Amino acid sequence: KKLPPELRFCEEVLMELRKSKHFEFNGAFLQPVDPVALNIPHYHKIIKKPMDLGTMGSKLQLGEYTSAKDFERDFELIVKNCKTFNGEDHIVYAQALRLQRLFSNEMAK
Ligand SMILES: Cc1ccc(Nc2c(-c3ccc(O)cc3)nc3c(C)cccn23)cc1
Repeated sequence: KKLPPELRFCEEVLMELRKSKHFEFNGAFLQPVDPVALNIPHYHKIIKKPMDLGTMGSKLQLGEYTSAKDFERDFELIVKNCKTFNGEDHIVYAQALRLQRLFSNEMAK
């Protein structure tokens, strides 16, 4: 199913964020946080609305976003969850901030 232009642009932004050339800071956000793998069984007690770049890609393809704003809200959720769970001093939150800067730059193109 063809996406409207606004969401096709979002698809391009997502493709860029997921590129392996950004491996230094996108790795933790490519797929849903795995509480078992990371040994953080309490994760879903703290984070009620998990989000990740993979899920955003699926939602895009399934037509679950109605606008770029909708898409942006889910990205902000990734960063907010990361800050809430990891805290501001954690290296993974620093990675989230680098991802957010890349996101903002790509969305502004
Ligand atoms: C004991 C402990 C403490 C912190 C973490 N954070 C963390 C997260 C994470 C990302 C987003 C998010 O909303 C929550 C957590 N992803 C990782 C990865 C990929 C490697 C190492 C740590 N990571 C893991 C285990």
